[in-house]
Amino acid sequence: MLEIKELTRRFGESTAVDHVSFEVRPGEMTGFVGANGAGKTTTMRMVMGVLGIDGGEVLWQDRSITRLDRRTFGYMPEERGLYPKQPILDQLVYVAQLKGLGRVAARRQVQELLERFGLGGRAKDHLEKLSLGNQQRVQIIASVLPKPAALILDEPFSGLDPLAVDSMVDLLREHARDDIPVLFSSHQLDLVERLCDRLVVLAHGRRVAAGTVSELRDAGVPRFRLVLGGDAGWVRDQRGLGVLDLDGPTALVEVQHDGAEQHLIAEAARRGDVHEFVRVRPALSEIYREATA
Ligand SMILES: Nc1ncnc2c1ncn2[C@@H]1O[C@H](COP(=O)(O)OP(=O)(O)OP(=O)(O)O)[C@@H](O)[C@H]1O
Repeated sequence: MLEIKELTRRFGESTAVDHVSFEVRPGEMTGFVGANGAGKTTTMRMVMGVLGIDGGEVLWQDRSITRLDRRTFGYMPEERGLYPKQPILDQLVYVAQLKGLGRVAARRQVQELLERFGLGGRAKDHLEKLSLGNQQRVQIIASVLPKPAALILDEPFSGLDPLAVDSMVDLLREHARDDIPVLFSSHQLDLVERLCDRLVVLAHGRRVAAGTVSELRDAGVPRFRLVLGGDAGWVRDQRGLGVLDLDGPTALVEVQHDGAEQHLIAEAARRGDVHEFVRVRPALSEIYREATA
C-alpha cells in the first residue's frame, strides 16, 4: 500500500500542498480530483521524488519510500517525458530496458502494447509526427512498462478520444486486478465516478474529502424526494426538514433532525396517495462542487 502522510510543500509564501494524507490501496483505483492549482501535480511529484518534501512522508509497504521503490513505479508526469524526435518503438524499448527488461522481451511487450492501442503501424514514426491523442497513448504505454509496482498517473485521460479512454480504462483495471495501487488525477468527473473505487478531493492544497464513491454519496445530509397524489405545499410546515425544491406534487427535502423523514412519510400517507418516497444521493459532481466551494 502507498500512504501519503501529512505531505506538505511550500513555494515561497504559498503552501501548495498542506498536510495532505490519504492511502492508495492495492487492487484499487484512486481518483485524485480538484480544481486547477489545487495541488494534485505537486503531491504526485513529491510521491515520485521529483520534488522535495517540506513536511510529512510517503510510505510504501509500511516503510519510508526509497529511490529504488520509486523506480518500480509507473509514472506519467504532467509534462510527459518522451522525446519528440525519436521513433516511438526505440524510445519505449529503451524505457522498458531501463526498468530491467531484456531487449527481446522489451520489444515484444512494447509491440503488444502498441498493437493494443492501435499504434502497431506507427512504431517507427517519431513521436512528434503523431496526433496529440496518439502521443498521449505512447506516454501511457511508457508508464506501464514493464510491470509497475504502483501507478501514478497525472491526467492520463486528457486529450484521449472515447475509444482510447476505453482502452486506457481496461489497461488500468487490469493493473488494479493484479493488486497494483493506481492513483490518477483527472478533471473528468464522469470518468472518475465510473472508474475509481476511492476518491480524494483537494482544494487549495488541502484534502477536503476522501472515501469510496458510495461513502461520499452517503456522507452528506440525507435527502428525500416525495411525489404525492396532490399538492406537496404542506411539506414546508413539517419540522426538522429543509425544503430544497417544491413543484406541485413533488418535494425535495433534506433531513435536519434525525427521524424527521419518518414523520414526513407518516403525514404524507395520512393525507393521501404517496407515489414515490426515495432517498436521493448526490452525484459526484455535486459532492465535488460542495467540497471545493
Ligand atoms: N515549481 C513551482 N513554483 C512555484 N509554484 C508552483 C510550482 N509548482 C506548482 N506551483 C503552485 O502550486 C499550486 C499547486 O499546483 P499544482 O500544479 O500542484 O496543481 P494541480 O492541482 O495539479 O493543478 P492542474 O489541475 O491545473 O494541473 C499552484 O498554485 C501552482 O501555481
